[in-house]
Amino acid sequence: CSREQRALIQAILKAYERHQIPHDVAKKLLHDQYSVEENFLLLTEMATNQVQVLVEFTKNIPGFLSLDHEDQIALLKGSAVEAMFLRSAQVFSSKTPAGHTEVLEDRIRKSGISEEFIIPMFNFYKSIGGLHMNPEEQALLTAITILTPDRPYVKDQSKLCTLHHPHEPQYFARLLGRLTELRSLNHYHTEIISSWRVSDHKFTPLLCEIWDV
Ligand SMILES: Nc1ccc(C(=O)O[C@H]2C[C@H]3CC[C@@H]2C3)cc1
Repeated sequence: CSREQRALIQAILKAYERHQIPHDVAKKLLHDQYSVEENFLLLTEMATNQVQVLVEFTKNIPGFLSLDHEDQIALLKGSAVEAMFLRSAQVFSSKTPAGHTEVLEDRIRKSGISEEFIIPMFNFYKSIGGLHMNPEEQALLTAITILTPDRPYVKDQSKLCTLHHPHEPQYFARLLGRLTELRSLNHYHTEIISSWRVSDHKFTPLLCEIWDV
């Protein structure tokens, strides 16, 4: 791993660690009401916050802001769902304060999302947790997800990122394999969103903009 690659990884790690879920959202998880409606509102707040965190993280990925502006938007819109599922999977498998994970899981399960989407979602969370990624790997995998050039409407599909994993050459293939699993969640998410929209659930302007709803 060369000096400049190490510097790049450090820059991405710093950007990743700078933005965490604010405490007030985490606190609400534990103290707010527990109805399906309240759970949905909490998820809305969490998802809105996660998109804000995603935009801030992405802007701090070296080189991102020098990309064509339309491509920057295309990359963000194309990766927002995957980056959010990846981040929530990482939150689930990280050492969040005891009890938060169970409460969050329970609220997600009781927020109007149908069981057929809950199952693959939590399978993904478990499969990410099982990788025991360190913060550098989490940050890099998120950056790779965002910088994946084969998003719709991205113009210059040049290679955007390389990754090193010294002692386990097949590890990188495993990480990329998770990205394939992650992509399958896009479909479920579209279904989740439309079922909420059909039953007249309110979204925030940011979520409407990032998902064209
Ligand atoms: N009004 C909305 C509320 C939540 C979401 C969302 O994507 O929630 C994410 C959090 C976890 C549960 C579904 C996904 C993963 C979208 C619109």
